[in-house]
Amino acid sequence: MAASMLNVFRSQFINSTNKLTLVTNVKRSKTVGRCLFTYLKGSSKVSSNATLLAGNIFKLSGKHGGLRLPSLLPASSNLFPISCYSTEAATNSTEDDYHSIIKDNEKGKGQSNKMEFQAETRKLLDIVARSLYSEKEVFIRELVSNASDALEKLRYLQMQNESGIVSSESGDVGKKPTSLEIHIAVDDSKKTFTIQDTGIGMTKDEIIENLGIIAKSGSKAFIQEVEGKGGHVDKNIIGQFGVGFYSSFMVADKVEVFTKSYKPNEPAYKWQSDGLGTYELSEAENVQQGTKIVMHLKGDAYDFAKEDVVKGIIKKYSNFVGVPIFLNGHKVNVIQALWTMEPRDVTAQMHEDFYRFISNTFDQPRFYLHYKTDAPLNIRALFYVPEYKPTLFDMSRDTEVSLSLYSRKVMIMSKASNILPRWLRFIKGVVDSEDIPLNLSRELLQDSALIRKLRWVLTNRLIKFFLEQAKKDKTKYLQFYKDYGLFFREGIVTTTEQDQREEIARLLRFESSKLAPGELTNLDEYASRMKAGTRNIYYLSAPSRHLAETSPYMESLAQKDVEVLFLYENYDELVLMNLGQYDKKHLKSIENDAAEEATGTAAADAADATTAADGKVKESLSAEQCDDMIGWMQAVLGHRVNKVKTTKRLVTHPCIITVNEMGAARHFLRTALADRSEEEKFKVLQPTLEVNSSHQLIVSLHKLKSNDPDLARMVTEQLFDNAMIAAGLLDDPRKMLGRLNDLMTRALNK
Ligand SMILES: Nc1ncnc2c1ncn2[C@@H]1O[C@H](COP(=O)(O)OP(=O)(O)OP(=O)(O)O)[C@@H](O)[C@H]1O
Repeated sequence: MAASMLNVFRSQFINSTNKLTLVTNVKRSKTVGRCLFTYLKGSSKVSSNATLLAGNIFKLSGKHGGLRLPSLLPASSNLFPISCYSTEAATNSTEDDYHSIIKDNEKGKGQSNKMEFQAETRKLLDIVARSLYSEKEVFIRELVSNASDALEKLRYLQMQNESGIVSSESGDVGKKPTSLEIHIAVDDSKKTFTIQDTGIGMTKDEIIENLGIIAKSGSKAFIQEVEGKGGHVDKNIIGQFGVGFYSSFMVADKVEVFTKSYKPNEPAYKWQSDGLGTYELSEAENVQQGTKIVMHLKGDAYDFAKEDVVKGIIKKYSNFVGVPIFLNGHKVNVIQALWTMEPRDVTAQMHEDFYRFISNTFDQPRFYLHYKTDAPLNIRALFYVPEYKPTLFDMSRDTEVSLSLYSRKVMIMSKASNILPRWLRFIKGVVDSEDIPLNLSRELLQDSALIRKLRWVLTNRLIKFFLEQAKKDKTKYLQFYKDYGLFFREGIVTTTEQDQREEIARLLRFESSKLAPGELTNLDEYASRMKAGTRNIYYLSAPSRHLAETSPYMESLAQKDVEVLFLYENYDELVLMNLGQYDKKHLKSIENDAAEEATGTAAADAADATTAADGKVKESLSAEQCDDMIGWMQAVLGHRVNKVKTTKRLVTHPCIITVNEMGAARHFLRTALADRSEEEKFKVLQPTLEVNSSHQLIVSLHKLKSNDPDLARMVTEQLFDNAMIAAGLLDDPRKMLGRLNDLMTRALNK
């Protein structure tokens, strides 16, 4: 038995049970029996059986027909069922396969008046047709938007009428509600593109006003009029500039418009133009209420008479327009514009389906943000963070974004890369702002103040959202941070405004010397533990917790008893260096702190060293011996050191290297200096070797330099290399293996 298609105009869930009312094109008397529904779930179609209970009420078989319908279909939903096939009524009906209102019997009647476009309109027409839009295909978006506007206006008037508000001059709109539809028909043999709506239509004066004068928006005037009377139109009306209609002349050399106003007793009209300077206007017959536009395509636009091409364009730009769009009799737009709904009406399941649809993936969103605001800009946005871990490909800054920009449900741009900064490229979703004009070109999008403002608002909102998530569910946030935290670091480095950089920095997490291994903290928590009067947030870059804790730099800070954040990734050090400060506190590497404080004299260090650290008296070099030792070491190390000096801050370590801006030096060594000679590297690094004059090794070395100067030289060089390793400045430790072997041989021979 052949299945026949039923058009589902509206669906409503009854009492949260698995019963559903569907307003279809099935006549009540017809026995429908069992039906097969097809729904869009994510980007895939799902089918389920249903039985007609009474009238238009269907019962879905199985537990909610296997579709989890309560979540798919809120009471206001009218779009999710995309088709409904009757498997038993098929024999009764063939007309159900197809639904179209487009007929070919409209014609002009009576005298036709030739009229001129207004002078400015002639000039502007040329600009619109040639250069306002970067792609020709957008004429479909413009005409669908106009049709949708005409339907929205009618819907508004019908609603007013139902509640008795409508004035008598507005006509009889409430008596028999028209079904609000847009129909498109393409004819490849005649090379025509036709669009018809069941909307408000136009009177003679309105045609002359709206189609005879460019940049005159009847839609804008409609909103102003309603608002002037204290009314309020839903934000669904798209047109505001009065240029969209003329985009039809980009692709057509003849455009015919048949229109009949909703107002009673208004005649129908035919408007026709080649877009070159004049148009003809006459009365017309056989015209249904609404507007029908027939476009005779130009030779280079014949593609727009092909069903597949047009279907792709409708899905691309107008998939979320809130009325059904039929193409050659079949409904093509299927998805509800979730972002325009109230967040509380959108269920997790709906988010999941929508996320899959827009991102073309099969995972789930780990977070979603439904953002609605009217100030400082009108924004309706849905953002999703994927469940999957980003791949190397996702990390690339050239990755295409999955974020689309809409204005009143009509797509302006898919893959809109300027709406969020690059570092937020992992966010998938939709941004809709009625403040953005439909004809915004790619160039404008690059540097318009409006887009900059939108980006700023959205970025701040997303940062705030991540901070909220961190508070709400720490474990979930930490997993997200592990997977996506690299993007935050990029955000700090690539953002120019310090305020925003510091906001992003609030998202960072580190281990700390004051907390147990594995426990992470953030900069705010660190600040809350700072002693009164202190202004530095200290950090240390080290490959692991053990190396951080046993680092000579940690030891050099021990007497100060400060908390140190441990940074295990090289780039974290660069990020904090780049950030410079956080909430008026300096971000400081303890290695740099050591370099700045390394100013004591040999004599003072030597004197103190005898009673240092644990209070025990230790054998230590005298001031004189220190001077002698330093001079000698300096001679041995030659160009490798800028300076050798004593320090009193070390206890267990014999020596330490300090350089200016250690983190930057390490980075420089791995990048710009990578291919340079050793001499050049030392010239740039200018290391200072600080020696612990009470360390046993140094005390013994002092003796050794007189007894066995050769061995003492080897030990000095090894001590220097060891300190360089501890500082992360020795790029290739293999160089010292020969010396180590010699030293071991000597030790064994003793
Ligand atoms: N299908 C239609 N039904 C009724 N009126 C229409 C239709 N198409 C256009 N109009 C009228 O013509 C006017 C001009 O249309 P046009 O597309 O040029 O501009 P707009 O839609 O107002 O603004 P925009 O430039 O933002 O699209 C509309 O504002 C509307 O009043």
